Amino acid sequence: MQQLMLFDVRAHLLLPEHLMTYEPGFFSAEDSERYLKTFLKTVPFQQSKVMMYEKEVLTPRLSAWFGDRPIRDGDQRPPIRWTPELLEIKEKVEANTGTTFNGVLLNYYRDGNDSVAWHSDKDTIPGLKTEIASVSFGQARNFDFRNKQNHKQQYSLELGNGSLLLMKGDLQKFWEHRIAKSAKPMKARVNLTFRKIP
Ligand SMILES: O=C(O)CCC(=O)C(=O)O
Ligand SMILES: [Fe+2]
Repeated sequence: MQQLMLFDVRAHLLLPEHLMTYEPGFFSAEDSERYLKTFLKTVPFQQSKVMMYEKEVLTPRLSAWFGDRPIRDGDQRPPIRWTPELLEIKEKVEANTGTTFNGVLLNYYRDGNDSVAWHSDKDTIPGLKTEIASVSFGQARNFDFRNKQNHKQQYSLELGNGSLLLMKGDLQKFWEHRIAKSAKPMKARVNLTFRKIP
């Protein structure tokens, strides 16, 4: 598998800026640790079931959806009410990105065995470019993305503790992303994706 890191000679990350921007250390190490601890203690994380090859399987991670409405039509889980911490984070992310969000999906990866398979995020408002802000706390994990038309065009970006990644433009349309399992020992990570549900 071809896996390219997007670094230039000055060790700066090279990202297609019209598709994503990355800010490491957007939250301080202190704040990040406080948020991670709070979420692990208080969020009612659940392992949801999805249909795969006509079988019901448990997703290899835990998740919880907070916001003003269900994440998608027909989703059985009622949205959980915003907490003070999530509102605090949302405000900071909105000020930085100039975008407003009405929901946030929390994914909890307990260790290197937890993952999310190749997918693109489908909560697109027709005719509008999807903007999703992704905040990570805890264990750094590789975020892989690949071109839907050409899977050899694949890149990887490490999402560190307290980082902010803004996914935008045609990223969801033409690219898929995943968090792969890892054979290395991995501690807990909680990722927040702020979304705008139509
Ligand atoms: O954990 C991550 O960084 C990505 C999560 C993700 O892709 C999703 O929730 O749709
Ligand atoms: Fe996603």
